[in-house]
Amino acid sequence: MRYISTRGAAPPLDFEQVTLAGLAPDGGLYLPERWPSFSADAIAALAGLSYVDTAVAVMKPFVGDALDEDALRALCTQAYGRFSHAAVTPLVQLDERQWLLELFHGPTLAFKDVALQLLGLLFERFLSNRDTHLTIVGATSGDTGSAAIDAIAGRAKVDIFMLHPEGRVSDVQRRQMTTVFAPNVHNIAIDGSFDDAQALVKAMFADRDFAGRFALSAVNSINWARLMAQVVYYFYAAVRLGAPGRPVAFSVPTGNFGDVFAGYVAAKMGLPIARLIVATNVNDILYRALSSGDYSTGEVTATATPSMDIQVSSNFERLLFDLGGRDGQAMAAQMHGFEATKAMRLTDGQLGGAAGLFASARIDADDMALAMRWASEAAGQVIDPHSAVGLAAARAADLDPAVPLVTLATAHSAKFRDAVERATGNRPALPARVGDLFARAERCVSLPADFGAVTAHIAAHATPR
Ligand SMILES: Cc1ncc(COP(=O)(O)O)c(C=O)c1O
Ligand SMILES: N[C@@H](CCOP(=O)(O)O)C(=O)O
Repeated sequence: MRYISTRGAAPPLDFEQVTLAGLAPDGGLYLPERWPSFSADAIAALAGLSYVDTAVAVMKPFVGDALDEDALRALCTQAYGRFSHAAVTPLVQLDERQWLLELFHGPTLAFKDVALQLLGLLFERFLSNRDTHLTIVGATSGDTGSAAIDAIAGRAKVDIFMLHPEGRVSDVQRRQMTTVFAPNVHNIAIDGSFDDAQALVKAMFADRDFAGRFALSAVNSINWARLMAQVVYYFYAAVRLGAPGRPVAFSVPTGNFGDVFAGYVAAKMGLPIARLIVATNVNDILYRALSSGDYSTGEVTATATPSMDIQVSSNFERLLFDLGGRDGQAMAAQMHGFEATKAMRLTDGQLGGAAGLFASARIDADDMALAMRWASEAAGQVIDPHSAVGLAAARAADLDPAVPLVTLATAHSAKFRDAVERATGNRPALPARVGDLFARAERCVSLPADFGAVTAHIAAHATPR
């Protein structure tokens, strides 16, 4: 399998290269040059398989000959062996047609672990035969950072520099990052928003001298391997609910559009997905884009769902590229226009193409709290605010009642204890597996959201390639 850039001007890469790469040198995002296709029989054959075996079957076409099947299985077994639930991503029934897909049983209590536990092992494996030292630069609104740090801490030949918006992540999220004292882990709190942090990371990749000198790599969902690993749980859940014989719909709390793009990939591979509901909070650029074609940024509002307080959704570019006929030149022009004006209109082809599969909903704080209370009172489930945004959108959706509707539960409620307590009156306890988080010392530097300041800090602490 070869990977091409959404902006058409970067050389194609194989799976190993794309895993180590990050952003393409033309500023685009990599994706497979064609979607693998699973027949109804191939999907039916996934019934009854373990999570690891499903992962191997679904990811094999993307990995190609970068790893043989036994090696891929060994990495998946190791990655998913760290999850606290035997099913890895269990389904929990809420009522006669609604389900939660619990994606938070990994070491840092959020769906990011599903991909990042595997990505950490892929980095280690691919670096073992190379004479290269990687410098990972990442931006986080809380969950990617903690999951990536857990996956990378202590590994050889790699440093990680993680930028988070100071004061805009929960206490648990911050401590999951800043209490890790492995020498290859570097936390930077920036004076700005997640969008500012993400823009700094993209600017570092765009600086070809800096990117080359430190062999920059990515753990954000700009890294294709992140999305590939997330495709697996759409198959795993849908097959358990009757696919390929019965279509299934998913509601996805969305920020950077990575998780829901993985659902789109599953649909392109042949999984019968009736609908993908893109659930946003009041930072609703994706809702506006999908409902009216208006992709224009505004001020970011801080909410009880900080991981979705995003305006510029990286992976939306992948969708627009695919829906727009995979024209790299046109995509580059559209994105350069957006980068200059912070606004763009989707083409009729992009908007019409999205309408076939996607629906969208904008969920405010009241609807989110209501969904959290409903889950607790009617279904006995304590859910986190992000999952509640997804559930509120699912409950409002106008869909065939015969279609099972799955909300992705993206984080454990204990990561957002204050918001859960405010909505439900109950303060979730921290699971034992996160240990003595509040007794540990923290290590983090604070910097302005300034390219020169951040790159100077990284250059002073990173190992050149
Ligand atoms: C808990 C949680 N829910 C939802 C999201 C949004 O996911 P995505 O950025 O893939 O759209 C995030 C952040 O990525 C998150 O951490
Ligand atoms: N909400 C995210 C933002 C970064 O998203 P990513 O999926 O591109 O890594 C977070 O938890 O940091």
